[in-house]
Amino acid sequence: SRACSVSAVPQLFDVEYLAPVQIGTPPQTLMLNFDTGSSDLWVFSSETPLRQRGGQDLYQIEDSSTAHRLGNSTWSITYGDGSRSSGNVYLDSVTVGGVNVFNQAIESATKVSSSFTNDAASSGVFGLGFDSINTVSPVKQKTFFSNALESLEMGLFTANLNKAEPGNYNFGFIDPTEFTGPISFVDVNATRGFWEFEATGFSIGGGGNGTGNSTSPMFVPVGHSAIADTGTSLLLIPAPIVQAYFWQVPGAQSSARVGGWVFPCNATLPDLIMHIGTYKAVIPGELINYAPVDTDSFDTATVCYGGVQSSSGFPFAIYGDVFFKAQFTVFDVDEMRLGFAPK
Ligand SMILES: O=C(CN1CCCCC1)Nc1ccc2c(c1)OCO2
Repeated sequence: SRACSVSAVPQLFDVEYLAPVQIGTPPQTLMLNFDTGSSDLWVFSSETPLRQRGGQDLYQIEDSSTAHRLGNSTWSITYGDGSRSSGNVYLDSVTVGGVNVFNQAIESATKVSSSFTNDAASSGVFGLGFDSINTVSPVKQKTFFSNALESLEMGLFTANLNKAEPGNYNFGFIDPTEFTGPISFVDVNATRGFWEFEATGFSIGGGGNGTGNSTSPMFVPVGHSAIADTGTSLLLIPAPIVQAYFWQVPGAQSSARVGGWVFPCNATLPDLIMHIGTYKAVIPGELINYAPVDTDSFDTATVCYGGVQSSSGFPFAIYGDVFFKAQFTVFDVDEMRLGFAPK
């Protein structure tokens, strides 16, 4: 079929969004982390050491009649959070929402780091970045989207993620019921293999001037490059912006102990508006209350962790799921652009 849609299910605290993928013959359905910030499709499999498994569903290679080993090929990836995985490569049939790619490279994990072992819900990662950063050696492999492109109605996919409830990824079409306003587009620079774009600055929360007539909040021109990364939970942006934001929140502080900005859970958080070209991406304050710091005191938590944190240490900002929960996003490879719309 020329288009498809697949449900994106949020895990606890929306830390990641998993979608079902059919692999092999007969089809084995695995829940994978759809990640526009990487370009490897890798899975826990019958080759993953027993002590590195943690209850994940596995790609049982020997049970698929269409699995073929890609000889002399290996892969190895390290993510921004320091997690890692590596292994062997197979070609097999992959179907997402009814769209099939026959010889899709499936990277089988023979080694995974602890954060993957401890995440029972995710059977692997489904990369949706550019093929140039695929880690298979000696011959780089293509992503599912890249392989499916010629059979799709339109050369694009969209992300429609939600807070604490399922959303969806669509391939090959834009569903106008998933957003409210017009879509604003910005050019993509794929030089580093990411869906990279330029943001022009920010403003903070519909701060009326208290006299009843609301003045439009001041635009601060802190321009920065950014990547659209559905595999990252938070919105990681330049420290001066994060500082300016939390300075508006009584009791907020940057905690070295916790590792980021925290604030009183009962605080009223202002909206954060990221300006991208002429588009104003409003991130409602409630999305910036990410989670209680100490989860085993969840019901009486007093300290909460910011959904917006500093991107210092990275060569670009990382617009993750906190951003996508507020903006319908189009990833358009035909026109090499990203589209954003309110929802
Ligand atoms: O690592 C990732 C995303 N990654 C996607 C695939 C699964 C494992 C996590 N994001 C990330 C990017 C920058 C970071 C960070 C996390 O923690 C601190 O800085």
